[in-house]
Amino acid sequence: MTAQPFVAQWGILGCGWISSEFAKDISFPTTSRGTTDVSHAIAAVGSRSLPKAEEFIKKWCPDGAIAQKEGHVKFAPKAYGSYKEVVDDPNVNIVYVGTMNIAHYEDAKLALEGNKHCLVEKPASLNAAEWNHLVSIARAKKLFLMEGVWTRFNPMMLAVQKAVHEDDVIGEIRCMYSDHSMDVYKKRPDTDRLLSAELAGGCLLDIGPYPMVWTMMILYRHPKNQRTPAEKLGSTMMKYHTGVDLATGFTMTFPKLNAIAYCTTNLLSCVQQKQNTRIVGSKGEILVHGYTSRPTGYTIRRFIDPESEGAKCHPDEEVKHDIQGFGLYWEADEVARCLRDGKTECERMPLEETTMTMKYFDQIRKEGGYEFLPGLEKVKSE
Ligand SMILES: NC(=O)C1=CN([C@@H]2O[C@H](COP(=O)(O)OP(=O)(O)OC[C@H]3O[C@@H](n4cnc5c(N)ncnc54)[C@H](OP(=O)(O)O)[C@@H]3O)[C@@H](O)[C@H]2O)C=CC1
Ligand SMILES: O=C1OC[C@@H](O)[C@H](O)[C@H]1O
Repeated sequence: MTAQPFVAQWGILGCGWISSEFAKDISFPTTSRGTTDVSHAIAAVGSRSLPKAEEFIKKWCPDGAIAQKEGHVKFAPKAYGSYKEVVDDPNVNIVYVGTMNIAHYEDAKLALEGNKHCLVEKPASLNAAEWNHLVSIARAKKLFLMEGVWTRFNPMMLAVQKAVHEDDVIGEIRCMYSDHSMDVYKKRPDTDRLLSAELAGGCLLDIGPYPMVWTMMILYRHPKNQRTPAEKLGSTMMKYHTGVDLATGFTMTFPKLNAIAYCTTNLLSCVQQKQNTRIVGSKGEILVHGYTSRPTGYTIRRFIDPESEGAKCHPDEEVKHDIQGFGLYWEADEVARCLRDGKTECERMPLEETTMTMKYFDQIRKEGGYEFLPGLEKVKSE
């Protein structure tokens, strides 16, 4: 007889786009990605409007997620017209916060104060102080908390990390370039969540987490760096007339590696499908393809004579990986394993790394003169 998987019983807050991707992703058969130990159910879905939550379930998960379809649990998803009712639903043991960036702190706090574990979409909060407060609640209550930087769980990210850290594919790391940009400028209204100051828009907090995650995974987590924070963080920011950042660049240095990361994000240029992240070493380089957030392959380029300047290269080696659906299930599976094992944080996305990156974002905003509108930050950073 096969062992029953552990089932994460999700309560989803917010019925927007990413929540729909999450609901669809956790409805795929787990075995299609080789997962047999954990599974997922949707216990409740909440919106600020009940008809919206009802419509969401009808459209994306009428029979629940995969654990419900496979009969591992018996309850059906319930729709609620408030987030609080989702948190209070006894079938919910983990809350997914899929709401706007400005609402992450309050919605994650609602979940934790209601004694529910919590996965909160990136960016974890508006600033480091809000995040630190969430961490203190989670620690006091011994609840699981994680920022949903899903790229950390993508198999292509893990393959590139292994190639650089363990397999010595490109030799000593020298530098990396990573970009995540979108062509939103003059194509969306100023009220759009990316352009609106009322919604704390801008590229840094919304898509900046992706160049940042590549830097954290490849340089910060490099074994020779010994988890030493970046020595220097430099930045440049260009603002939009609404007050949000339209383009931001930042650099981070890692002296133990003698390596530097050049990160860029803007709302001026379209999503780059090829070579959005380039990692250069002494023996070759790796070019990552697909969205920076959702890598679907990479090219390995090895130098024929690494000792000579402007080295010629062997023919490119390509690695490709088709993704079923959007790909949020790898992160969801890891969260389920943490819950099953009684862990309150995930080693691959620890609370401390979110604290560190939120502090970097605070510093970059300060240097760029981007202040959120009064009242948006519920806890203020020093
Ligand atoms: N991991 C990833 O790849 C991605 C992550 N994201 C993250 O997910 C979050 C949501 O993004 P996305 O789904 O694109 O956004 P949407 O606009 O599609 O949905 C956001 C939802 O937030 C809820 N909400 C809560 N408070 C407010 C408010 N004051 N004003 C408006 N809506 C509010 C609404 O839910 P309701 O009306 O039902 O209450 C709304 O549907 C963001 O934090 C973003 O950073 C986004 C895209 C990709
Ligand atoms: O995380 C994200 O990635 C995809 C973008 O469309 C979105 O704005 C952002 O939040």
